[in-house]
Amino acid sequence: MRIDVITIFPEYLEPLGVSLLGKAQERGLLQVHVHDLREWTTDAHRTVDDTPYGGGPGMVMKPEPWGRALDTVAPPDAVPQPRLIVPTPSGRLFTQEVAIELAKEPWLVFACGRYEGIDRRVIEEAGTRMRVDELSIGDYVLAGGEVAVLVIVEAVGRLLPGVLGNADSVADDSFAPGPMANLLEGPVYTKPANWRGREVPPILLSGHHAQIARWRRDQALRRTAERRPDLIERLDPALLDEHDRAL
Ligand SMILES: Nc1cc(-c2ccc3cc[nH]c3c2)n[nH]1
Repeated sequence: MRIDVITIFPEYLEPLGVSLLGKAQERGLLQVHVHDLREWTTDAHRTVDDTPYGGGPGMVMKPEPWGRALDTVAPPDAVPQPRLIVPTPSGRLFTQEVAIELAKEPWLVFACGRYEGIDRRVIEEAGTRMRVDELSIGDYVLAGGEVAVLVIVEAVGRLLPGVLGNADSVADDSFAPGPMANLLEGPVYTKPANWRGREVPPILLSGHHAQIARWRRDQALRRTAERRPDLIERLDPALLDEHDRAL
């Protein structure tokens, strides 16, 4: 997968070169190219923003630099065209399902807004030649799109074949299809068996793998019911057995 990110704060995206995603890049599983939007400004002050038409607080990102940047990063004659992802508080909610969908794409371009956002005509014009997804990572307001890009790229990148080692299979994700689908992760433990007088649940030391799997599912169901009852509503009843329903 190729990823291009256009931003006025390229340094914000340096974490994409660290750890899991950094190694994925070294292994050629992922190519990440970060571009400074100011490269496409034409004035001495490298201006990317201006006052909003209609008045109001703050500034809006000018369309011209964005137009030139997108023409360079995603040339109109490129085949295939990339998918353009624009983080915004008013976008479609980014979920694991969306991450799985994006992980199938060969080329993603991210547009990081700042200030009050990007002039609407940039998104409209880009939409005439590529698929544009405006995505929210949650109902809170950030100061720009860069952190959202870090979240989206990490969630998508870890799904790419070969990125996670076998030991960390995505198949065990709490939102992956299967018996733990749409359940929150339950508690996890490692050595020592007794830490500051706190014992690891004995079932986990029993070696009874079927009982351990049952216990883990019970823990996940209980935690989900306590913390995210909305996810319980969405569970496929066919996946719940009488033991589950008795919890
Ligand atoms: N989920 C979420 C996205 C954002 C976001 C995304 C882009 C910009 C540009 C200026 N402020 C922004 C905020 N906040 N919260």
